[in-house]
This record gives sequence, structure tokens and C-alpha cells, in this order.
Amino acid sequence: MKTALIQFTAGEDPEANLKTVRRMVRDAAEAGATFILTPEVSNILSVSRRHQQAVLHHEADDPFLSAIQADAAALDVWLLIGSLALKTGDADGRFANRSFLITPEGKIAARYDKIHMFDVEIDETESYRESAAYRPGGKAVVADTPFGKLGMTICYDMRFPHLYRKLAKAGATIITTPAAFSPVTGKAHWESLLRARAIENGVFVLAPAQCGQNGPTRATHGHSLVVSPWGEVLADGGDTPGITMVDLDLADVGRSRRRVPSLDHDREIEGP
Ligand SMILES: O=C(O)CNC(=O)[C@H](CS)NC(=O)CCC(=O)C(=O)O
Repeated sequence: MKTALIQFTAGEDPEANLKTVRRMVRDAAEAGATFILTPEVSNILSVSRRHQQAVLHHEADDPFLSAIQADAAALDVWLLIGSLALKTGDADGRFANRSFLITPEGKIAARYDKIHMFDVEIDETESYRESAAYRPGGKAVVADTPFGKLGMTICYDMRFPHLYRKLAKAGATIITTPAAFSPVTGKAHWESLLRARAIENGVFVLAPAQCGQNGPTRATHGHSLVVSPWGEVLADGGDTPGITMVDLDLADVGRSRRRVPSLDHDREIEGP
């Protein structure tokens, strides 16, 4: 299955980001991709909650979402919007960080709200408080597709192996992990974590990523990654915008799991 990971640098303007994404989605489809994925918060990367409040929409009337749905239908492709920042109507004004799987008919097949919030202080110069702007989801999602069951996660979720285990046990053979990873943790952890999640569950991990300088005080790691169920890095998008194309052999899932059936050997453990 020809799969394309779109890597770009989202800024503060959803309309500009949409233009970039639409152009790259069209290029990927013209290059033969039938499944196209975009990074986390494809519609906006902003450190200002007030700005987000001014320019973001609810899911029901988001022009970014409807444009991408129309593109999926026009180009006859499956599309994963890594995530969109969306208004929720919550009293505290927090947004959802929501991933969408779109069918070649332009319909929403599944949606997933990021469960784990990136609230960390990496060092004196770098800290994040995602939960101040976003409300966490609480439900794991596996979607049925003609290319197998697809488990949905977002970015920081990759540090929580039990979520991936749950998705694999529910039948997922592909797990998507769109991201806007920090440059510091990216260098240290990005590839190791994604390869571990793929190996321990015998799944393809598809991780389309933001890259570059997103704003004066925000940068992202890039290196969109495709990992096979055996843990091989099939493609790495580097650190500049571009489309990473791979041809996935879905039978690799069965082959890997037969060689090392650790998913079947998983046991309930008592104690401590
Ligand atoms: O801020 C937004 O608008 C959208 N959200 C993100 O970009 C999120 C939270 S800051 N990024 C991550 O989860 C990176 C995780 C990471 O880098 C790690 O686990 O090391």
C-alpha cells in the first residue's frame, strides 16, 4: 500500500497551513499514494491561547476539516489528519487535540482525542503545559479499514506503551502517531520510542511530524518515521518539509508476529 507522510512547518495561520497541506496532499496523491497522513496540529501551531481562541472553529464548522474531506473524495484517497486544534464548547475554553481518519468518500471514519497531555519542564529554557490549552480525551480508538485495523494515537501518547498494547490487542496492525515533537526530546527519544512500540506490538507505526521553526519560541523535531512491525526504519523524513513515500507490505505484520509471538505471550501479572 503506497503511503505518504506529509512533513511541514505549521505556523499561526490556519488558512496558510491549509494551503500547504492541500498542495502536499495533491502531490502525494499524484505520486500514487492511496493513504496520506499529516502531522499533529496540522491547522495551527501557536503558543497563544488567545490567538487560537480567535481563529479556531468547532468540528462542525471547521473549514480546514471540510476542505480536507473534500480533497480525500476528489483524490480518492484515505487520509489521516494527524490532528486539528478545535474548539470544544467547554466552559474553561480548552480545545480538543483531535485526529481524524477520512475515507475516500470524504466521510469521517474515526476520530480520536489525544489522551496524554505534554506537561513537562525539560530544562530551564524549555517547558510545555499542553493541558492549559487542551482537554485530554479518555478513549482509545481502533478504526476498520480495507487495509486492516488502524489504532490512533498522538505524539506524547507514544510514551505510554499500555495504550499501544490495548490497540494491538484490539486488532490494530497499523498505529498512527502524528507528532509535533520537541527538538530536545526528539534527539534523545523519538526514534527509540517509535521503534519499541512497533517491535513490542508487531505493528506498523506511522509517525508524520512537524519540522522546523514554527514560531519565534517554538520548533519541532521533524524526522517523520515509518517503522515496520520488525522494528526497521523504512523511511525517515529528515528535518525539512517534504513528502515521505513508502510501499507498505501488510503481510509483514503476520511474518513478524510469527517470528516473535510476544503479543500472544503477554500475561496478566499479579502483584506487587
Ligand atoms: O501545542 C500545541 O498546540 C499542540 N501540541 C503539541 O505540540 C504537543 C504538546 S506541546 N506536543 C507534544 O506532545 C510533544 C511531545 C514530546 O515532544 C515528547 O514526548 O517528548
